[in-house]
Amino acid sequence: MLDPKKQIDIDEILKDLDKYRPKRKGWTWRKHLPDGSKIGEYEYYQVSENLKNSIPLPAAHYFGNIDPQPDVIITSEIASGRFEDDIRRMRMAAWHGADHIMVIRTLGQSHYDSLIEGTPEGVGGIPITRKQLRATRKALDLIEEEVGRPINFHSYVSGVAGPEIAVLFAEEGVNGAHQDPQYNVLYRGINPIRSFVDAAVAKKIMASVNMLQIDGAHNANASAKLAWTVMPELLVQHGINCMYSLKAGMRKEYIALSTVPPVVSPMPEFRYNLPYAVALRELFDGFKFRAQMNTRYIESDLFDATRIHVLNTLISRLTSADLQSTITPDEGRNVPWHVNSIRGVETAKHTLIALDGMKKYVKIDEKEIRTKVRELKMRAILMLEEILEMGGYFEALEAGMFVDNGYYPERIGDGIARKKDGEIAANTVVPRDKDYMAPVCEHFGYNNLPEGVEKPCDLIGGCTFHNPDKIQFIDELDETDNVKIRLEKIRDMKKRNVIKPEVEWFSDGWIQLDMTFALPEELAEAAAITMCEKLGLEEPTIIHKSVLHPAEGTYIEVKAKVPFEIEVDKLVIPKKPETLPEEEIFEFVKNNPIHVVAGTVGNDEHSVGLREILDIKHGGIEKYGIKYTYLGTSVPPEKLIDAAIETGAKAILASMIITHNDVHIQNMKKLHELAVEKGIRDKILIIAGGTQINNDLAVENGLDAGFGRGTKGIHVASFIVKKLKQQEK
Ligand SMILES: Cc1ncc(COP(=O)(O)O)c(/C=N\CC[C@H](N)C(=O)O)c1O
Repeated sequence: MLDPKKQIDIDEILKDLDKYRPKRKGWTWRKHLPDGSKIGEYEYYQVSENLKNSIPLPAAHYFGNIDPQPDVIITSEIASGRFEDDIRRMRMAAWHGADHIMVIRTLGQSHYDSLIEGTPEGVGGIPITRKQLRATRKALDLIEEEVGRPINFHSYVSGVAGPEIAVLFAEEGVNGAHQDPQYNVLYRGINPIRSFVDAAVAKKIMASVNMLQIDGAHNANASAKLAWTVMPELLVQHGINCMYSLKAGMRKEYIALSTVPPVVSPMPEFRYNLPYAVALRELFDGFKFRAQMNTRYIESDLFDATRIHVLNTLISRLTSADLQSTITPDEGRNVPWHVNSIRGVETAKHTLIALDGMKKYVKIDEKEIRTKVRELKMRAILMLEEILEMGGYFEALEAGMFVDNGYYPERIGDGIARKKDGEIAANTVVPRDKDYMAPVCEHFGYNNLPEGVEKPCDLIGGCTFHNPDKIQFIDELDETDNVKIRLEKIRDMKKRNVIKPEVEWFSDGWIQLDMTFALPEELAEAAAITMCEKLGLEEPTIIHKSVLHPAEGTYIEVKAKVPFEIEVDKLVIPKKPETLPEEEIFEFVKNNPIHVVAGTVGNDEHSVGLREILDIKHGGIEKYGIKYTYLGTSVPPEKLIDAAIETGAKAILASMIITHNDVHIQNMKKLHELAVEKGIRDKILIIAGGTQINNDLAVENGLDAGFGRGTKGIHVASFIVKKLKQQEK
């Protein structure tokens, strides 16, 4: 059982992995709540069960801290290259509402014609190995218990070792996987016949454990120049993989079409994306829809990426989605960082919940959209017909029919052509002999089994699907590149109790700085690098720039490494001002009316801060029923005291922003002395506030309290009520 106050112990996870067995196999959907279910004070129509432990949206604290979970599965895609850090991020993502964790594979794993073993560090993704899968699934078992909801673990069945990976995933309880032979062919240049034969073998194995399959159509989106032109082809690609999957033994409920809204602003995106989304769902009724956020047009601007992702999720709510996959907003700049994986999940959760039940009010105008929907379907059907006329899929492939940037039937002729008998692993498919017999279960195709066997593997006392003890577990193959070596460095830092900031790996040292210079962009970039060097930071790298105006200013984001460690034991935690529960303040003020006088004292015209403390709009003391007389700015101390006497005030709130020549200290002393002179000092609280004020400074100059930067009305109200309660005793 995980303790929410403790980090996952990777050593614990790594123990006895050779004995680990997955708790379950196959995909798990969320448990939907009935229409009109109440969560907190509010009714919902498209939600699932709440979590046991979670981190709600930023504004949740205004609404009873509820954290409603959408009906749609939310995916977080992780790709750091170190599974031990991926596990930590999975826990973060699960607390924010992700229940589908996809791990990107290390560069080039599709071209390994075998399995990888042990725990080498990956590049851009993780080497998928049995040990890594077991450690991750074992950690996810604990994380799902901590959040109180099953978590689906997902990776990719592709490449020349596709069937072997499918067996590995079925043995290790992986719950979902991408599987689409067109991906191998178009994007990994693998022989078409090998790819489709392997896909049939893999799909049958995946189907045997109800693994959810995601297809690869989104890749055409991501690879095309103008992604909207491949919309007819996307429908064709979905059709090819769906039919092939059904033929290989998969069920519709486990076949998810991976669909991305093809275009983004400044195109009038909805007039393209929405008809496409409608056409897709009409054509493939009964299948599942894995809505994926757009990656094709993500640049380095996190805010623009987030806006795109919100609009993408709006498409999901306007049509339908069974899974909402998230893309991290930093996908356009680097391998995703922790914080951006979480931001991606929050964008999906926020938007899906915000649009809960929206179809009760907003409907798509069937008349308007019908023409466009029909046109898209017609173009796809025509493309399929032409493929048949060309002699079939492999012939059309050789002719470069796919990912051509022409809006079918227009053709540009820049499609990805692949030779039926060429590419990687050509001529590696051997027809099975008549006496071919494999004593293993879930084996696709011809198998010359003897009469009367109940299960093929009865012939060998069980295959690994039915007798997991037959699985060969290899711990490590490389004594220099494995998780143990990586953990040594971390163990040393933990022993010394030192830490560095991080973005994707434990204490990797990276930070991000944001700044604006009144300079054109080239100079601003140079200034940003120089600034990092002056700060003693290492490897400063510009990761984003926004031209605010060609001459007036440029906004820059830089990443850089800190050269030092932070000693955790020496950290000083600033005392947080204690606040009373709001109800207690309301109750006390209702029974003991409180009046205060307030003003910015001396020759000081600042008023904003004090207004924030006073006004109900900003959660000021007025919110709790405290009445106030506001004397404005540049108020002489005498006037504050006189007003307090006239109004029978219980407190004076004196704002002091200007501090040169210690004028704020003189004003504090003056207020205290005047109150003593007028004989009211023991009957009134005198409170100072301001960006340079702190409690010690105020008290040592005769006041009752001082509040600094970040103070809210509740802090001041709590102090006044606490003090008045003490006086009552
Ligand atoms: C159908 C298919 N098979 C395999 C792979 C992975 O294959 P390598 O291991 O060769 O990279 C992919 C890749 N894209 C998935 C991530 C994307 N960001 C997504 O959300 O879908 C794929 O689409």
